[in-house]
Amino acid sequence: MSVDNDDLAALRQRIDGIDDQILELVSERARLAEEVARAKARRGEALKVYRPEREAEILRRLTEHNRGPLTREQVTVLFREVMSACRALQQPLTVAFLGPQGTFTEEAASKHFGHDAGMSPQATIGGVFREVESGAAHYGVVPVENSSEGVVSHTLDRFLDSELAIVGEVELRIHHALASHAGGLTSIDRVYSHQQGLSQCRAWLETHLPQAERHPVSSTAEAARLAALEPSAAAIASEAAAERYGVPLLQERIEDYHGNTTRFLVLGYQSPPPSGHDKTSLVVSSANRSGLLFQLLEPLARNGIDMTRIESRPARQRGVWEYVFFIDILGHAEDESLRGPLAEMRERASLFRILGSYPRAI
Ligand SMILES: C=C(O[C@@H]1C=C(C(=O)O)C=C[C@H]1O)C(=O)O
Repeated sequence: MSVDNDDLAALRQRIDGIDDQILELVSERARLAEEVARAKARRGEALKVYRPEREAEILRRLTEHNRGPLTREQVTVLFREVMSACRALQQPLTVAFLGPQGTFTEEAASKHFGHDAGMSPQATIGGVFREVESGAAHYGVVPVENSSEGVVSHTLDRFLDSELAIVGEVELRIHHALASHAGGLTSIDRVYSHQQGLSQCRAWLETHLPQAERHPVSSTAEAARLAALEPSAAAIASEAAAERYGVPLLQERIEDYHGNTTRFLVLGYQSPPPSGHDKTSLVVSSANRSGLLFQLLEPLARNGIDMTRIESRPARQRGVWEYVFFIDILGHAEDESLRGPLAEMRERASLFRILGSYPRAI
């Protein structure tokens, strides 16, 4: 054996030793998680196996302690999977998501809950809400806004007649690929995608596929499924969806904006306590008079509360030209700094509901 091979063998032996130690430690961690489950059951908290604030706290601490060479993202992925496995020992969770399999929402759900959660694809956003409302799923994941295309209004509207709370948020970088059996761009006569996918690649399509018809369909995964059946069609979808349906990639990363990110909400029946880095989502409305919005928001401005988003939507059942406002602010509703301003807002509003306080996306 050469000297090089000796070196390699010695290094691999050390890696084997470390893997044995990691296994030992991970097993010990899993046994402790089982003990936590028993402690929760004794305190009557058996239903709250998943604790978003605790998981967020663990991930924040570990990413702060991380000295490399692994990146923050890699450390987060590793430990999310460790926690996913530990959680599944306590109770297997079912997570409904906007399907079918291969959607970006599935990717977001797996990113958040890890691969040891049972994933239940639903055909519509309403279907995800219904699965959680009926108890068929413990949690749900739906898209709520995209950095270049704005709000997913159906998700916001659905909160107006649901008791569900927001228990978490997930941010996912969205990379779109063009997939087709056509062999080249010039043979493509139609492009399938979700409306959001078509919009997020609008400039690219105008430059590279001006001749092709755009066909919005129910999801990017459905687009990949259709493109698998029609040789002159293409799909704008994730690489994972293209692979799942066996459609070759013609071009990767065709999104118009480099930082293209979608934010998803985790739905459930739970109010996570403060984690230290939280966000609160509200829906508010008031009689339609001048200065309405200013009056509703004034307590936030006066107290220096950061507002990260505001959307207005028609109030529907409340009357024509009446609006409700969906507002996200930094902090937890139980934080001392938020209690006063929120109470003032509540007094000024005819509709005031906290949709949830939850750990900010990691
Ligand atoms: C172990 C617990 O239960 C779950 C699993 C966690 C983990 O593996 O660290 C953390 C939070 C919970 O989602 C806990 O609540 O501490």
